[in-house]
Amino acid sequence: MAAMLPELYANQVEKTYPNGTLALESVKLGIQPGEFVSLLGPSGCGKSTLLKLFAGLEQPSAGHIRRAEGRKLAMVFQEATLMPWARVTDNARLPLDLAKLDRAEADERVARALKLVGLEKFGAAYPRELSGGMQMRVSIARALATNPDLLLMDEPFGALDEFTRNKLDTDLRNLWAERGLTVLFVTHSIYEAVYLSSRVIVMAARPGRVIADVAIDGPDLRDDAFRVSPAFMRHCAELSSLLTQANTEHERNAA
Ligand SMILES: Nc1ncnc2c1ncn2[C@@H]1O[C@H](COP(=O)(O)OP(=O)(O)OP(=O)(O)O)[C@@H](O)[C@H]1O
Repeated sequence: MAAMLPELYANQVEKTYPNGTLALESVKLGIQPGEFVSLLGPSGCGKSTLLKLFAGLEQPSAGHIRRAEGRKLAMVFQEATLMPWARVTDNARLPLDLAKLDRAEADERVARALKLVGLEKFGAAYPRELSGGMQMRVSIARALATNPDLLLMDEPFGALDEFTRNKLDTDLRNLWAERGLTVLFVTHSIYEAVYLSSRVIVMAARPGRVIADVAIDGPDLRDDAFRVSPAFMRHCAELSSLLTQANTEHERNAA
């Protein structure tokens, strides 16, 4: 059988911003179709920068970024970025309107996407009538309505309370399992990374770089039982120790 081409690929990628900040150094990473991969690391280690490079929103200063051809990408940001004056359905239909998709087909896709995120009864609501978690769901529905193969998510649940975040993590994980999506997810929460991912890429700061690539041993369908399982605890301890080690080394070198 031929080897699968990676969905996303970074080779010796470096990113220096115009003000001279070296945000990423020597990043080499391949992500296969259907994987759920998290980028985990402290603030400033270049997680968002790497996501933006994969999305084509930034260009590398050195090295190469490659995305598999013919695959559709959607991005979800930390803020829900909804239009406050527009109803939920109109918000979720925006990218389809911009792409001038036939209205009947667009409405059908939006209805399906809202159902997938559990908001089928809220199509006529305005964003201000929804909780923060529900607004994030609209943002995810807006991305799903474009029928993406690849979802890039930049700390989408970072601003939510822990209970809502756990619930959305579970829903996202189930959605991924049902839809066969490839997901690249940015977080600085060890628990969230372990719960969601098939693989966690651990990053360190100054300069931003990849320090470990950890496969997560867990069931396909995950629920709260996984959060208290020995495998979950073991992975959390392992990732925590990798992050501490990287920061201690940095402090020692800086001293
Ligand atoms: N547009 C920019 N211009 C200059 N420096 C930038 C720019 N964007 C990011 N940086 C710097 O690059 C480094 C990496 O930033 P990035 O936002 O990718 O990190 P992050 O790991 O996503 O952080 P956080 O978790 O806080 O969002 C930081 O030092 C940041 O200050």
